[in-house]
Amino acid sequence: MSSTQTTPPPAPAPRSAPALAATARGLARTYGRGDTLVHALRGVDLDLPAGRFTAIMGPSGSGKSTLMHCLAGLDQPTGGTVSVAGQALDGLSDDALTRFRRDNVGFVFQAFNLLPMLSAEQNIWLPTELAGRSRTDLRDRFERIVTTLGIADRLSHRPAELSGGQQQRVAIARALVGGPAIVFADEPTGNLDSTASAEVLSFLRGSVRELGQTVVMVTHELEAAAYADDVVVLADGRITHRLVEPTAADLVAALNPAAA
Ligand SMILES: Nc1ncnc2c1ncn2[C@@H]1O[C@H](COP(=O)(O)OP(=O)(O)OP(=O)(O)O)[C@@H](O)[C@H]1O
Repeated sequence: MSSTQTTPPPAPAPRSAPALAATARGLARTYGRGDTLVHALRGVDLDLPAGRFTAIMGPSGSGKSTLMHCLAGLDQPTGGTVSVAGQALDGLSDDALTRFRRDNVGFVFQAFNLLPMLSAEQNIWLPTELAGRSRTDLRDRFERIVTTLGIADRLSHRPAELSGGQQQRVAIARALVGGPAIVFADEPTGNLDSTASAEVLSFLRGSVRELGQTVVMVTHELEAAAYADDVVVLADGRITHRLVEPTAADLVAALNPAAA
């Protein structure tokens, strides 16, 4: 008599929630008072998963910059909480907040914000130098980033000797070199032509795919948002849509609800 041994089916693997790079709960920000009171954010709840490229979109005045500035610890919310890399930002002193940003957050701005008297390489190292980190530990990452960004042969140039696209690539290298928990990019392609924009957006997306970076980008442009994994749409200080890997049609419908 033969006996058949049956193996019990494997237990389902526990499903762990994705790690969060940043969260906001009940986030509110008003400006002014009385007749001039503006509700820039009216109670925003948001989870930004780590290792994703998220775009924040919405009409002018909808609160995109305010949301990014509150998430990045650059602006003080008037209500609610923000946590970045597991650290609650409310209650941190200005000094502690500055240190926290220096150690955990990278920034890419529309206007590049490079220091004109420093070379590209000096600009890239500046934030990690201010944070007192050793170049030796970061050298491999630095080499990989400047090679990927195609600026390895431009490192001794000053910003004025570089094109807009090259300056933005230097700014991206500066944001990435310390391996921050999150990179905030505020209209990073606003000053670039379409070719340079496509390059910059590809590099930002590549940093997510290849370096596991978390990137959050404010943009007006559908073409730019198409590079993101997720899109958050704001209107009048509230989130109206959270789209995961949206199609172009999903995005257009979310941005123009009346036309959907
Ligand atoms: N420092 C400030 N003082 C007063 N009002 C402000 C301030 N900053 C923003 N606001 C107001 O808050 C609202 C949201 O502004 P915010 O800049 O966040 O919008 P946005 O979506 O980024 O706009 P845009 O796309 O035009 O940059 C607007 O009504 C704006 O006028």
